[in-house]
Amino acid sequence: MGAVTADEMRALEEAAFQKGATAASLMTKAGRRLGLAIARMFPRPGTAVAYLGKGHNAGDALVALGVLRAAGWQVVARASRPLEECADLTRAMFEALGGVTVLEASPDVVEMPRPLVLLDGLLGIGANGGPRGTLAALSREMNGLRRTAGARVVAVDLPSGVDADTGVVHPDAVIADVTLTIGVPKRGLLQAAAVHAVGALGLVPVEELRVPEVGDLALISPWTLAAGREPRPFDFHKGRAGRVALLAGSVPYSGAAVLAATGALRGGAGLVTLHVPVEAHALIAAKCPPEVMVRPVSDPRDLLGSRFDSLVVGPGLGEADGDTLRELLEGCSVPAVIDADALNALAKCGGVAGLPSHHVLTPHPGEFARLAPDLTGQPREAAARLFADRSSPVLLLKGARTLVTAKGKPLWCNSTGTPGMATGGQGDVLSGVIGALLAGGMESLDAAALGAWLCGRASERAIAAGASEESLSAGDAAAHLGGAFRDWREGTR
Ligand SMILES: NC(=O)C1=CN([C@@H]2O[C@H](COP(=O)(O)OP(=O)(O)OC[C@H]3O[C@@H](n4cnc5c(N)ncnc54)[C@H](O)[C@@H]3O)[C@@H](O)[C@H]2O)[C@@H](O)CC1
Ligand SMILES: [K+]
Repeated sequence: MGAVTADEMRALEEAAFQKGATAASLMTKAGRRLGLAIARMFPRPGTAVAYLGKGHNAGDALVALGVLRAAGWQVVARASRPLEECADLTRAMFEALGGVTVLEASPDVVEMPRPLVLLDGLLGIGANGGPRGTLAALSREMNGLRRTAGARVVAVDLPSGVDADTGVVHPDAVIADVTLTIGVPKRGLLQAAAVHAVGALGLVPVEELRVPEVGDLALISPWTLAAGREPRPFDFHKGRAGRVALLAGSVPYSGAAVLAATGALRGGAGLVTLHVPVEAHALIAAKCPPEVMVRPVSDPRDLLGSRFDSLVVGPGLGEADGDTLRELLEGCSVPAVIDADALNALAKCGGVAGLPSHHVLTPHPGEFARLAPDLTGQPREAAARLFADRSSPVLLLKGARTLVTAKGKPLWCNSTGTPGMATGGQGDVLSGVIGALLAGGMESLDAAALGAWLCGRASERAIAAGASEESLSAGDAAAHLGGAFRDWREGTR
């Protein structure tokens, strides 16, 4: 399912009305699912404060508030104007809810049960520019509580003040930790300029509001990408799960190899063989989980004689010879994930454009700049598209909103993740996870997209389970990949 503009969203809504839906039925469904999604996000009930504008965006927030209250949350509201002046349906939702206090002043948060969640229902797709008047004051209040009182902000449909079409972030926009967008992602939410205000993205599915085509821009979510949702057949065996071979590690970077191998294990590989330089063998073998087979290798091309279903090359490899790696990758008939030092080595000798199309490149922005120096200065999305147009392999460009694309394919934007992932080793785990998905037979673009989603989700789960953005390590994230797989299958994130 692709992303839409505000006008296209209104047209979808209109089409749903033609088929018999009502504004009330859509709001009830959207608001209920929004409330359930928020309840799932936090390990225990706390306090939810709904910030209400006068349109239907506030109506969604009110329905969600009812769900949270039923789940044991304390709920209150803040309103930009008397409720009698709101849209009829929004006022009706408020009355149906009953018994919700509308605070006259900024909430006194000291005695409120935590977590403290602020629901941004100020403006949705009916916004005309950034918040003005009382809405601007309420937006500043939310941002202040987020900055200084540990409040988490969940934006309903879009953060108020982020342009639904362009992603321009107006002064006084709400800065959200999570945006739960209704029915179909709005194009502006997927723009790099909006990432800091949008935060993690979730899609609230509404069956009546769907677009049939993926289009040129799409969100990676269980509702938009079919791959990986089927359960394994009961008679599955490790041969079908697949063999992952990794070429990784060096004496100074032994941990990267271990994390990549762990990612492959936790990503579902049947067998994981880690090939390491001879001089690093004893060191890495001592650190690896017992399930991983660690083998010394003196020439990367020796791998071409072994049997594997996917290859991961690069994590912690250190200085590598690009020509040798190219021979390995050009001769490799199964898909390979090319990461880190392997990308740097290839960048120095002829680049990666001509490598087979089943391979996946996973650069971070620095590695990407070395692969495509001429695209420096281009907006991220444009650079990713231009690079994919002139290269064969799938591209996964890491960042707060990881992008996945390939020649002639949509630009897929990841919806999961947390600023806690800004720590060494996360990319190593990701390369192993993608390797495992490839070994299980998944298409390369799907494997890259799902891998990014799973690793972001695993980190979110690690934080929900007790880590913080500061304390999260790549190893913590890897330990939560199981829950991430479940969320993908069940569509619960
Ligand atoms: N489109 C759909 O199919 C559905 C939409 N729903 C919700 O409805 C929302 C859209 O509702 P509305 O069209 O009522 O619009 P909004 O809720 O975005 O509110 C628009 C109102 O805010 C005021 N306003 C606009 N810009 C302003 C600004 N910059 N500063 C201060 N006030 C401003 C206007 O007077 C207008 O009445 C969506 O975002 C979504 O949350 C859902 O209920 C489910 C279905
Ligand atoms: K909003």
